[in-house]
Amino acid sequence: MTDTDADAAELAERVRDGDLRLHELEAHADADTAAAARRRLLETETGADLSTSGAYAFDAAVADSAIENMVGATQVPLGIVGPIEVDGGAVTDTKWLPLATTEGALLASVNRGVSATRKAGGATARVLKSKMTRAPVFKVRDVAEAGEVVSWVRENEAHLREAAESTTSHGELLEVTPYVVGDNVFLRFGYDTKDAMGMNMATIATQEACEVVEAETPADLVALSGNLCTDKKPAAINAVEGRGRTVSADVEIPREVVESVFKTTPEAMAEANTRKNLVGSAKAGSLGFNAQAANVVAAAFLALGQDIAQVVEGSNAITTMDVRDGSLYASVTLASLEVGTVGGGTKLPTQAEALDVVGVRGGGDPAGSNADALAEVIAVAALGGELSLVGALSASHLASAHEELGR
Ligand SMILES: CC(C)(COP(=O)([O-])OP(=O)([O-])OC[C@H]1O[C@@H](n2cnc3c(N)ncnc32)[C@H](O)[C@@H]1OP(=O)([O-])[O-])[C@@H](O)C(=O)NCCC(=O)NCCSC(=O)C[C@@](C)(O)CC(=O)[O-]
Ligand SMILES: NC(=O)C1=CN([C@@H]2O[C@H](COP(=O)(O)OP(=O)(O)OC[C@H]3O[C@@H](n4cnc5c(N)ncnc54)[C@H](OP(=O)(O)O)[C@@H]3O)[C@@H](O)[C@H]2O)C=CC1
Repeated sequence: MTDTDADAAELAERVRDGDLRLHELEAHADADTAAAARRRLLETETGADLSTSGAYAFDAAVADSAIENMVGATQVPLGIVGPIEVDGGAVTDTKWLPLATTEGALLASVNRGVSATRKAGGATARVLKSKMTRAPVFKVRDVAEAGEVVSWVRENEAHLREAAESTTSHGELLEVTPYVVGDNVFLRFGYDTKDAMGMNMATIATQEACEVVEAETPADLVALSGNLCTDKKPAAINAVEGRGRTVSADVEIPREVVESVFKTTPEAMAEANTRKNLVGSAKAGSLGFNAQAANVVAAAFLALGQDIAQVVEGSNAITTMDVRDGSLYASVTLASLEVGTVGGGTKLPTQAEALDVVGVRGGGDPAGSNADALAEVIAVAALGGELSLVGALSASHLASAHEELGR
């Protein structure tokens, strides 16, 4: 038995005896030993073998700000799509995009779509808006008082900006939009968070601004997040107003490329897109008017250290396809793609390596340009996924593809 094993065994024993709590082991040992102790305990309690979960390749201490009660690491297969040709606002060269998933056929699909955009001379992508939001809810006496608070906020945005920006050297408060529902006042704060996804930054800054609102108006803060933000829930406000990056990508693919890569025609793909992604989604009451944007966003978020729960709004996308002079025009617009290249999970080792593959790890020059570039690359990959799946549906290849690659 190694010293680490002995220490882990002793820690596990002390937890079992009620001498230590499971979540405070890092105060008594290094992070790897603490995780080993939890695995021991869990293996005894459940009979599960955690040897693979415990075979991770980084120092557990680097995950300290990413997880509590750590026992190991979940290993998800990582693949690559590309090269991706992007004419971007922030991207200036050819890119590769790492994707992590357990869905067979997904990377093949995205890779096929990306290869078609490459054969068409590349896709164009632009970040159209960048704004992370936090919307606290305040309680007031009645609608008259709500009106007073709204007027005060409109006249004192500079005061709120000063308070909010005192907590960050990168964040900038862009706007505060009030919404009133009876005796509830919501203030939707929108920030330019540069290369950070920005949820911690926006939350900390908004707390400071709320203290000013409470000091200067009759409003009482009830909750720092009042759900009008809206974080990690499907919401029309994100689809309409945007959240994080609003990013769009498009391409015009010559008929012969459509026919050789997708084994179908521009007309069949445009029709399938209209009937499926537009009419079908409308009939379903869907917020997503796309085929599989969530697949690309989730796989990119996992690989690149993004907050995976934000796939909810990250996949809020509309896909269009038309025939133009015999070619296929296709676009995808992601209304609320929340991405960062600093902070959060981006500092974990495998995720940082993946960001290096895209060439966007850390702060950009100018600040914000790395996160813009990441958003543009993900948008072009999402466009690839849309093209490939709509192509496969048009050619009746979806079921056979998954029989072959996904089982
Ligand atoms: C599977 C394919 C791509 C085959 O498509 P194919 O046309 O038979 O492939 P191919 O062998 O002719 O190769 C064409 C290109 O595809 C790529 N490619 C091809 N194979 C690979 C591979 N193994 N690994 C990496 N890349 C691959 C590669 O770029 C290749 O070009 P090359 O490099 O050879 O010049 C196609 O049938 C396809 O895309 N099908 C659609 C599958 C799909 O999109 N699945 C996504 C998940 S579906 C889902 O989760 C959501 C859903 C469906 O429920 C949503 C909804 O309701 O719509
Ligand atoms: N608090 C909450 O309510 C929620 C938190 N989260 C979590 O928040 C985390 C992400 O928050 P986020 O604020 O992005 O990250 P961090 O909290 O990790 O903060 C990132 C910090 O990096 C600094 N920074 C350095 N260089 C740059 C640059 N070029 N551009 C921008 N900032 C830079 C900034 O410091 P400075 O501000 O001093 O300039 C910024 O505040 C994730 O872990 C996510 O899971 C998710 C949802 C809700």
